Amino acid sequence: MLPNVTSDASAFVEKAYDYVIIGGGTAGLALASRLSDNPNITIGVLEAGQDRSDDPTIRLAGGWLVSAFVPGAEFHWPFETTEQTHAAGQKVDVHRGKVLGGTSAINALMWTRASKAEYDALVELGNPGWSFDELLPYFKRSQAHTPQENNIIPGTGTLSPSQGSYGPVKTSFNTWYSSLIKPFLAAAATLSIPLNSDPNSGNMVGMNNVTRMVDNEDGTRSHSGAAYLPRTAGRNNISVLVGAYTTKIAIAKEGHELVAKQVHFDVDGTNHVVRANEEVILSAGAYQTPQILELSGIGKTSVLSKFGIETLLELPVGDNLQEQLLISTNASLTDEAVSNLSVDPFIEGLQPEPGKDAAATNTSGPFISVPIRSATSSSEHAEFVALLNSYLADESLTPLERAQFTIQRRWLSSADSSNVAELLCEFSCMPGLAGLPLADGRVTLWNPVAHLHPTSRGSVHINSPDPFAQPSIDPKFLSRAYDMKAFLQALRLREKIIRAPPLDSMITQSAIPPSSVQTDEEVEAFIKANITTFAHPVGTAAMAARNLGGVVDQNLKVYGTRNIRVVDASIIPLQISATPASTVFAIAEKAADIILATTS
Ligand SMILES: Cc1cc2nc3c(=O)[nH]c(=O)nc-3n(C[C@H](O)[C@H](O)[C@H](O)COP(=O)(O)OP(=O)(O)OC[C@H]3O[C@@H](n4cnc5c(N)ncnc54)[C@H](O)[C@@H]3O)c2cc1C
Repeated sequence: MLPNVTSDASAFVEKAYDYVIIGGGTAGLALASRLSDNPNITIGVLEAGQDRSDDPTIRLAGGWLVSAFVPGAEFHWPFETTEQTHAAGQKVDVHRGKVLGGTSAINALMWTRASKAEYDALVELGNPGWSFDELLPYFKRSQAHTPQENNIIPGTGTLSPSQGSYGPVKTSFNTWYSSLIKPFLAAAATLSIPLNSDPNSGNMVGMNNVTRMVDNEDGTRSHSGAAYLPRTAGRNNISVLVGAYTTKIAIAKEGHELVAKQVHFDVDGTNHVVRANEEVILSAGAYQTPQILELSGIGKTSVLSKFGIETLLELPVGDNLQEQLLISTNASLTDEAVSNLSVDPFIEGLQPEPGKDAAATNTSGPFISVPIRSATSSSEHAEFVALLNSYLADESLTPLERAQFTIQRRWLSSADSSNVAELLCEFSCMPGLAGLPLADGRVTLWNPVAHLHPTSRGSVHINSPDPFAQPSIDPKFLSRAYDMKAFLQALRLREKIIRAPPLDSMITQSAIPPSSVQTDEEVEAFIKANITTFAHPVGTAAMAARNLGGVVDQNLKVYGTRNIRVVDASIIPLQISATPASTVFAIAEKAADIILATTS
């Protein structure tokens, strides 16, 4: 068990805490750990999941395919969306981590950072202090990277100035690469896609090798519990209660402000109450932070009144949900290519080194991330601009949407912002999925494809006054035509890569989507029927100016409250072109400095 973790609720509530953090996940534990550096303040964390840091499924990075997806696994919240009317009525699985470490304990380990323009946009949305340059020290403070020359993307053997070397989260590169990677990169190079050896520098575009949250000393996952709790060993000012499900924050009105006094939580059917002397901080993730705010009376009256909840504070909690779409593609290989494949030694059944499970920790290989302008003809590009212009002409847009689309149009059009990627074609080295047989025996090249900056805006809201009921999650996938058009371009990009030399000579045909899917109409029908999520929801308690529709200010304080903050992926107001965990850690690191500056 990790230090300062307890399952004794009675002992936990005997004390009051200066700071009560709801959610011992990615952000929650990083924040708690940093706050505990001040010995004069006390921190109590409520986490619904258990400490399973010793379970191989959590400890060994390759376990995520079980912990995140296997039905009935105790490590995730088995959430699904509402029926997605623009995606063939599907309900899409949108699981989240329910375990100490949260989603960082079950995710796919990729540690990527978006481009400078995307963090600078945070300032434009009303958040001074959040530019790329101002966030960079926090990115670095969270990370200890082990560079490794790996012969995939040259130039990765030394630590770049944009990577951290002494932080709690250990990052490294894969220990095994498929022999298909080099032909894949060579094919992408024929499309003038540049190599990018330092995607953390504020430019994500090109072919970049993905860093993983893996400690390459022992092949273990560096999730927020394993990374941030050991540094609290021996401290008595921090306590993390597991198995504790928060049901409500008790909030009082004092003058014009709301003040959080206590947090109610459930352990095995018994209600408990813990007192917060200074602040209550929500770190329950992009789906459950809004749920808890709404259950506590902060949100939209149009939602709360349906369930008999008095609105203490009117804020657009739960709106502005932005989620990236992903589809897996597979290409069938020639017999010769199959016979020349290198095979992951773990999959081959070879014994990993004692104490290591190295091959099972391998995650994505290179990302190919490109802006729409570099993947389309000028007339196709003009159609994207026209679509954004038509959205901006819509008077029913919210102020936040208007501000976001203005920024997105600039990214789409301006050469200065050409390093904001929208289309992603990923090469995966995950066990069993890279050049290895699928369930039906076919050996394929596996490339997930994603659209990174959707224009669809959805919501997550309570669906019941029952705190244990799953909130209603509606990302409104593909509800704006731009997103379908962009996804089509992402699939076309992948098609161009597999049809380019030298990769083309190794591939017989596309297996998924089948080669019979050719016209735009056929590809669109395929997309609608096969859409899944990249599992990166953001924006549901957006950090933005209040008059734009923000829920929290630049200090992460909920508007209109004296002492309620949000510190997790919910605050990211506009989707980023990266996997979000490293940004969530940077948010937690910065939040710690903001809060510690108010303490003595
Ligand atoms: C399958 C999958 C793969 C992913 N792959 C990647 C990847 O490779 N790279 C990447 O960067 N990102 C990835 N992500 C996304 C990324 O991990 C998350 O966006 C990020 O970790 C979210 O951090 P958070 O702090 O906002 O929330 P979380 O880490 O989810 O923390 C929320 C915590 O709050 C707890 N909680 C919720 N409700 C309550 C309650 N009522 N009471 C008490 N506790 C509660 C939860 O149990 C959880 O521990 C992936 C996500 C998934 C699901």
